[in-house]
Amino acid sequence: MLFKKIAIGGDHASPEYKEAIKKQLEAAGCEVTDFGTMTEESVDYPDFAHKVAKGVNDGEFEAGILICGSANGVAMTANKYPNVRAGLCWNNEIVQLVRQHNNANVLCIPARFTARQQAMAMAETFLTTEFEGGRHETRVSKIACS
Ligand SMILES: O=C(CO)[C@H](O)[C@H](O)[C@H](O)COP(=O)(O)O
Repeated sequence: MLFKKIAIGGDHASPEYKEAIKKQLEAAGCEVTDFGTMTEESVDYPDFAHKVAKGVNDGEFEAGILICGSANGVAMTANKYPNVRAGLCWNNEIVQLVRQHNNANVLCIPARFTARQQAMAMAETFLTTEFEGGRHETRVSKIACS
């Protein structure tokens, strides 16, 4: 794994996927901090997305994984942080590209549109794919609003 200290979180659509991904990453030697939610009781996704995104933004974690129904809400929330590049991905090829070309440090997974095994594969891909740099570095440097 390129990243070892991981933050994970999501809303009521996420517990099953979070638990599976957490076990998978811990077995691979990662340190995973789960910011919840832990049950399927309805909650508000920003409350959990902020915790993960702030931790990545502030350098407490090397990467984050956020999960909600469509992943749009957690992605919108996470991308409010200047040091976060959160990508909404629904297959492995897009995960590879969000790392290779966008140097994403937060992966957003749509739990209601992705099978659990696929989500686990995406998490693995996210944490093992290098950023390509070069022309992509120039582009990533322009993302921030002046
Ligand atoms: O997808 C989401 C936000 O982008 C959330 O996970 C919710 O599932 C979505 O907002 C629907 O809300 P509900 O209370 O789960 O019906």
